[in-house]
Amino acid sequence: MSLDMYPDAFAGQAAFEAHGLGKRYRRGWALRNCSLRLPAGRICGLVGPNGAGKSTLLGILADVLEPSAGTVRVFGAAPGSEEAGHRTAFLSQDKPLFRRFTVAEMLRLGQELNPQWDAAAAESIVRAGDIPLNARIATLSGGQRTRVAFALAFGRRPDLLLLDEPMADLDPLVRHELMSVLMAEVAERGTTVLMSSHLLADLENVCDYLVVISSGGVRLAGDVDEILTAHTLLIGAEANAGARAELSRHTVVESRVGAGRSPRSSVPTAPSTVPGRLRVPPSKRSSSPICVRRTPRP
Ligand SMILES: Nc1ncnc2c1ncn2[C@@H]1O[C@H](COP(=O)(O)OP(=O)(O)OP(=O)(O)O)[C@@H](O)[C@H]1O
Repeated sequence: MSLDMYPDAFAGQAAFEAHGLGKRYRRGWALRNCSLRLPAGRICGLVGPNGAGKSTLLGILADVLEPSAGTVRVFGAAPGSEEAGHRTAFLSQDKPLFRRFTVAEMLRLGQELNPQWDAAAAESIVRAGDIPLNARIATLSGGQRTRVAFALAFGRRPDLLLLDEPMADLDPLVRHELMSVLMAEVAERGTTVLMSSHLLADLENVCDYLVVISSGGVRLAGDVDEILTAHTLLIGAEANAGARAELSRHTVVESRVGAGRSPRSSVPTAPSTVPGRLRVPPSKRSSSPICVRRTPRP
């Protein structure tokens, strides 16, 4: 899905723009000096290892967390403003729902709190999972609760949908179904989606934009096609001098070593976020997966 499909609605617009954004907890910085712009209308995967700062970034955009440094604008407005609040929906990892409410009561609450509520969209997501509307939230399985939380986020008809690990507790069929709902929503309304996930296969199929963060910093951000063209994943045995010399002409984004070996590099981004694989001849193999930014052609 690309911005080209919505030339009039979103041309040139940023869904959000962050400059020098930082969040400091007592133990230290969770997010630091983060500058990032997500064009409107994109489905963006947010990836990185545990503790990288993904939830922190999403929380700041959703106005659940206060940044300690820098600035951020959501569709040009401060995250805490009425304008940004109306246009943003956030599905957090803990999927906060009222346990004593029935599903119908949760949906009614969504309707009362949101002027642009789409009852039909929300109910259809719940019904597709065969969840009785009179069931209490406390009696639902984890996956069923996720579905209800999804319905509440969709029912708001947001322009920016922030999803923190939305698929983690769903079975593959339900993941596929909700991804299809997501894609249909984006196709119909041009909704911008920022979605953190460790399920890279899910992201690979739907995202057209990618942000990789680790240790609180943005390592890589951009159009998936451009990233794939500019990067290669090498996997092989120990590198010899010739291979190392060849690699030195490129920027190594990350390298990892198999069990029992000491790491050659400690930049902890996920290599499979850059899935272009290159087979290297045995003489040039390295001991670790290496993600390489190709040297630009002259
Ligand atoms: N409320 C908090 N108080 C103190 N430290 C926190 C708090 N929330 C997060 N952190 C720390 O901030 C860092 C980033 O956490 P965050 O939850 O943003 O990472 P994440 O990329 O979402 O991780 P995961 O993939 O495990 O969900 C971590 O080191 C975490 O321990």
